[in-house]
Amino acid sequence: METKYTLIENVNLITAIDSKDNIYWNDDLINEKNISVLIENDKIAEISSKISKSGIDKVIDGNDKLLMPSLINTHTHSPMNLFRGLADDLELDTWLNEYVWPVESGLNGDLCYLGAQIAIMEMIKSGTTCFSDMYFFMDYVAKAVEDGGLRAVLSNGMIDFSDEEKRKNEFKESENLIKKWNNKSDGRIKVFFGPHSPITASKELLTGVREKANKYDVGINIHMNETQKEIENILNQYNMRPFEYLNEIGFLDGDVLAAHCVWLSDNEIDIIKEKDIKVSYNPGSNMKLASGIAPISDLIEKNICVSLGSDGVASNNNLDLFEEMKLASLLQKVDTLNPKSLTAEQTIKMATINGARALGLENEIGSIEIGKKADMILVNTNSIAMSPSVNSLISHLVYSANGSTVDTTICNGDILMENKNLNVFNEEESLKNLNLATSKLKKVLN
Ligand SMILES: C[C@H]1O[C@@H](n2cnc3c(O)ncnc32)[C@H](O)[C@@H]1O
Ligand SMILES: [Zn+2]
Repeated sequence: METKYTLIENVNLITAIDSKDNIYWNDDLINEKNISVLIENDKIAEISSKISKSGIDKVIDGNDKLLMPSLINTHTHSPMNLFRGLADDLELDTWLNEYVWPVESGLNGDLCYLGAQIAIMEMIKSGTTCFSDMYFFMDYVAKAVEDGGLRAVLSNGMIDFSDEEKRKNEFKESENLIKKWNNKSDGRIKVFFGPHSPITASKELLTGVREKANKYDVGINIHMNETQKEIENILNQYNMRPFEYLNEIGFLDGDVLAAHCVWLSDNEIDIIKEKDIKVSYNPGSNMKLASGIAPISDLIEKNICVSLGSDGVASNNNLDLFEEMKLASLLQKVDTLNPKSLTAEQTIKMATINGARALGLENEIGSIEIGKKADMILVNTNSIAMSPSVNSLISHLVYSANGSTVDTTICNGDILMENKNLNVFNEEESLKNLNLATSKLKKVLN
């Protein structure tokens, strides 16, 4: 294979520098002007104030641009892009039982490909190049990721409601997904197990997942402590809170990515800390479903690895992690009545380097450092949202920008969007298909 060189010149660089000491909030966030970054195939080869242009295949002018690591969404359900605006202003239980699950019963692989395809375009346009996904027909989602050029950690959503036949099927699906897709598509795709939650997955399923996650050396993606109702349910069944129950059955380890973690007791926070559980904070979805506010400031104080997720667009209602960063920070400030809670710097680390750590990808992505994969975005600083640029650009990124401020998106060294033009998929055609698909699927609700 011929070597491909891409050079980004004269750019303002903002990136966390991975401190590699497992002190998750200790990384420096550097901000340097007039930097050039050389990409060799899929990796960052050089970062310097001047790099020669000779032999370069593609030069990107970084003037009026800011270069940063692309964002990492650690919790979503990409095919749910079929369901944006399908059921709003409801709490989780009603939303799932009366709307989402009935509509999901009509899904098939092609529809999940389409939903994931649209999610991928939405993510590329808003500066996200890696996402952790839990859904069904994941073989088709994997194909959409392969075709769309993004990086993803995919998990088959495992639900057995204590039914042995269903449990067997879920393990078959998940193991097939691992065998077919883990570490595939130039290493862009990884697979995790995805037990849906301690309510919908039996003890047998959960212990089986722990055993097989160790066997295959893959992580585990699970919804945890999202609503008070869910906690009451587990307390009634096991006389323990959800993290205490999972600890008791030997499920917890540093490879567990726990989405939501809204309602946590002090003892559960101690368990999360002791087991090095990775948390995905989903402020938009937690607000919209009126689930509550996750105690992120307490988790940060205890040096727990907190990353950022959107959840699916049926509960958010978009995949714009710039918007999510703002919600993440503001919600913590209002919860603690402390304006210093979740600062702009901490929020950027949450959406970049901590996202990488949460997915076990900290040696590959999450920061712009030599040897890491070239996953990065250019943000337009000559824009109203990023002005005045003589003030803090870090502040602008979190409190002012949104996904539309992203100009160029690069994943694994490939330019997936340049000057706002998508280089993958056919947006117009997909949106036409989306309307047809959704109108059929939602008929079940009438
Ligand atoms: C994979 C399944 O998970 C469902 N889902 C989507 N969002 C949430 C959430 O916030 N909590 C619990 N379950 C969720 C999705 O519809 C699939 O059925
Ligand atoms: Zn979810």
